Amino acid sequence: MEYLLGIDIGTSGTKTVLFDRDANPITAKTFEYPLYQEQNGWAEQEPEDWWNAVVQGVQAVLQASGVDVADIKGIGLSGQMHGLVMLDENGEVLRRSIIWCDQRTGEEVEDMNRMLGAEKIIQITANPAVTGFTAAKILWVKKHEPELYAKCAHILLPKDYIRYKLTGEYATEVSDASGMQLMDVAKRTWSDEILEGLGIEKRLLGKMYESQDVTGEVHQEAAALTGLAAGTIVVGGAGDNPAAAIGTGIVSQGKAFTTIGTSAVVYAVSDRMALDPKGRVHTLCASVPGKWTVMSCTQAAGLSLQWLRNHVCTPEMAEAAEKGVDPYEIMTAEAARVPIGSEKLIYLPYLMGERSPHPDPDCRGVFFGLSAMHERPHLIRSVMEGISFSQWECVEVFREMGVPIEDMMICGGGGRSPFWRQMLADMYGCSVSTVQSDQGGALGAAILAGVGAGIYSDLETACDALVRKKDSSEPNMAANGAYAKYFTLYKELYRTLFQSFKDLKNI
Ligand SMILES: Nc1ncnc2c1ncn2[C@@H]1O[C@H](COP(=O)(O)OP(=O)(O)O)[C@@H](O)[C@H]1O
Ligand SMILES: O=C(CO)[C@@H](O)[C@H](O)COP(=O)(O)O
Repeated sequence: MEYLLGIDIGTSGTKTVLFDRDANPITAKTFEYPLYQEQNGWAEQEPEDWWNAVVQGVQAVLQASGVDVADIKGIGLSGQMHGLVMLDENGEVLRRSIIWCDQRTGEEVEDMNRMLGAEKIIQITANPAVTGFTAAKILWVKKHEPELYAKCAHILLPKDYIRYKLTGEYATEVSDASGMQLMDVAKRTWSDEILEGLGIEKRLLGKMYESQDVTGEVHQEAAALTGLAAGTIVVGGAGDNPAAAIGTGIVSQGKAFTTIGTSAVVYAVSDRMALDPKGRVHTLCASVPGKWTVMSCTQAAGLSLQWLRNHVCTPEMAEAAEKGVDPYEIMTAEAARVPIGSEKLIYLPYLMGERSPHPDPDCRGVFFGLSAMHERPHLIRSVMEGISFSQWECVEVFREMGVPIEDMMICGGGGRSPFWRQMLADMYGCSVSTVQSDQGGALGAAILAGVGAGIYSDLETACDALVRKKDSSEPNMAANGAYAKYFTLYKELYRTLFQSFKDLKNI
């Protein structure tokens, strides 16, 4: 039997999944790690935590499955996008990674526009300068930690750091690297013009591959540590969203998915490179050769619900966890008891500033309309509705850009909830479907490994054969109308509060 390994370095934890060649998951293990938020709007993680979670995950999967490691034909990596990992000349980590949802780089975004011109940045990188992308983070370290920057010999993305630890190669691939804002996205290569304009040396960056290409082999030291066979191939893999796209079969135009993880993303594949000059959504290389993607990102989606779980629902959640019950199931059941609109309570999900459709590092979360009659279920439902309104607002941008969405799939932790899937179907006004495997990014990474290993001929054929729809939620247009009244107000609230968010920041 042949097997493939998918490793997904998420924000809350790393999931390692062993699949057989028919994409059936054999064993899956997740190991979690902390997020450090030393200042309001900052977010960092320890690259060594990711590596330890990978080592533990691989060891646990190999032990539980008992497979012969020689039968594992390839490894695919998927991971949280945009995070900055800096290594010295010996490959040692220089500082904690500044991750995707960090919002400290407002000034650096202005610097980028001054250094290169906003038009040129859009023309080459396919996106206006964004706080969340890696380029602004690099400039921040250069400005604020110059001694440390001087020691930097390698700049990598989170999953590419794991590649380095497994294979010793400094490499990346187009889907994740296009979220660094250092690429010519149309040509799928590093852009000399952007790098020179920003003063970032090309020698610091990894070698560029397509997602399905073989980038190296597991070396002896990593093999001894993990239990893998030395020589096992590691393919490019993909950012977690482009990898989830493969895992949910989103490989051709017209198909799209919504994922609700720590962040939430709406992601559509396109044959042409569609841009939004206002930067409300991102344009990146897809992990399918010759295709691009339009993708939105709500920074604090599942994170908002997690925040509510940790700080508002605490005693019940601890009790649930002790009984082995998923706390989110208790929360969503409570939310379902409240009518649409949460009895006039609207939540804006800007706990970590926002990217889509408002590229704004300074906005923050809001409960609007809070009344003494509201109870915890209202808070939970309004958080879920606010996150969903944000997805709906992004889908409106996709439609405005002429990006077709004929089929909407769903994945991520939030996608496990039938109640949440129905809410999204009602808002979008189209069906929202799950796929049989809920392994998203890990499955996509494993399929990419299968193409690299020659087990599958190409991604489209592999997805046609391996990815199957499971449950579909059909839209209820009466519910759509009821949500629409709140949605109009939800959209107005950002505009109304825009200046107040800036004033709050400046106190
Ligand atoms: N059963 C559930 N119902 C609703 N939401 C859930 C459920 N399980 C997880 N979630 C949400 O999904 C988030 C985690 O999603 P996941 O895709 O595992 O995260 P990541 O890839 O960002 O680490 C949680 O923060 C929570 O908000
Ligand atoms: O920044 C983005 C996409 O642009 C995020 O989607 C990250 O890629 C992290 O994702 P999750 O941990 O929420 O899956």
